[in-house]
Amino acid sequence: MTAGLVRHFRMKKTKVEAVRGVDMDIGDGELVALLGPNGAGKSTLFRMLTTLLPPTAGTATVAGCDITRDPDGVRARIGYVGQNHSAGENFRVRDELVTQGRSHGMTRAGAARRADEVLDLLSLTPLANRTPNTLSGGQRRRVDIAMGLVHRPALLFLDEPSTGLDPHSRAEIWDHILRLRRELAMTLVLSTHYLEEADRMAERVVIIDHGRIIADGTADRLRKDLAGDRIVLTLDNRADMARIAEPFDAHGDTVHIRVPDAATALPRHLRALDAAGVKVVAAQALQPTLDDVFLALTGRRIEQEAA
Ligand SMILES: Nc1ncnc2c1ncn2[C@@H]1O[C@H](COP(=O)(O)OP(=O)(O)OP(=O)(O)O)[C@@H](O)[C@H]1O
Repeated sequence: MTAGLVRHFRMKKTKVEAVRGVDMDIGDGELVALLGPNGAGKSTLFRMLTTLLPPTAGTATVAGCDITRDPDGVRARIGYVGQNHSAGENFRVRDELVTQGRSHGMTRAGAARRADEVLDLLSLTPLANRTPNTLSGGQRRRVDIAMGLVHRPALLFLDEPSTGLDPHSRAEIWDHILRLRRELAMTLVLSTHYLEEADRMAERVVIIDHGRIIADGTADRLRKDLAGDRIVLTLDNRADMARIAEPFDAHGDTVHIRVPDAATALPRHLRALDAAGVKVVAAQALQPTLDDVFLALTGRRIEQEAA
C-alpha cells in the first residue's frame, strides 16, 4: 500500500522529518491501529494517505488509486475522520449529512435517504435535528464519523477517534467502530495513543516512532516477541535474592524474572523456591503491555510522553 513514504516540513532554517520512509501493506477488511507517542508522525501519514498532504518522496496506493496521480479516485473511495470536527457548528446534523451527500454527487432524495441510514448506523437519529454545538464530545465524534461514511467508503481512516473523550464515550465510539467492521466489513485504519485500546480492539498494531514503523503485528505477537512475560516475586527476606538461579531484575523487595509463559512458570518457580527454603510472600504472573513493548524497542514509555 505504501512504499518509502516520506514527508518533511521546512520551517525557516529547520527541517522536520515527520515521516521518514514508511512501507505498509493493509489488506481488505483489516482493523489496524497505528500507535505512537505525540509527534510520532501518525497524523502526517494519515494526511498523505488521504491526499490532504503531498508526500515529499515515496508512493502509496489507497483503495486501488495512487495518492499523487489519482487523488480524486482515492477521495471517492475512502472516508477520513480527522482530529477536527467536520460538521459546521450551527447547522442541523441531518442537514449537514445531506449537504455532504450532495457534495458527493447524490440526488437530494438519495442524499436524504443516505443521511437517515448513517444517522441510524451511528445511533444519532434522536439527535438529527440538533446542531453540533449542542452535542456532547462523544456525540460530536459520532457525527464526525457519520460525515465520513456518507459516500459509502470501503476504507475509513480515523485519526485519534477517541482522544479527549471520557471513558464512557470512548467505549461507545469503539462499539460503533467495531459495528462498522462487523456489519459493513469495512477496512479501518485508526491512530491512537491509548495503549489499551490498540491492544484490546485492533487485531493488528503498527507502532510508529520518529516517523518510522518500528513494529507491526498482533498485540500478542508483539508482546511475546519483543517484551516477554514476567513473574514478580516478593521475598520475605531480601538476602534470599542471592539464592535465585535465573537472571532477574530487583525492584526494592521484588524480583522480576523474564519467562516465556508466566502462567506456567509461576507455580514451577514457587515450588523450586519452596524446596530451597526461600519464603515468598507475594507472587504475580505478568503479561507485558504494549507500553512494555514500546519500552523494549525505544527505551521510552508512550504513556509518559502522551501525558
Ligand atoms: N504543518 C507542519 N509544519 C511543521 N511541522 C509539522 C507540521 N505538521 C506536523 N509537523 C511536525 O511533524 C511531526 C509529526 O507530527 P504529527 O502530527 O504527524 O504526529 P502525531 O503522531 O500525529 O502526533 P499527535 O499524536 O500529537 O497527533 C511533529 O514533530 C510535528 O511538530
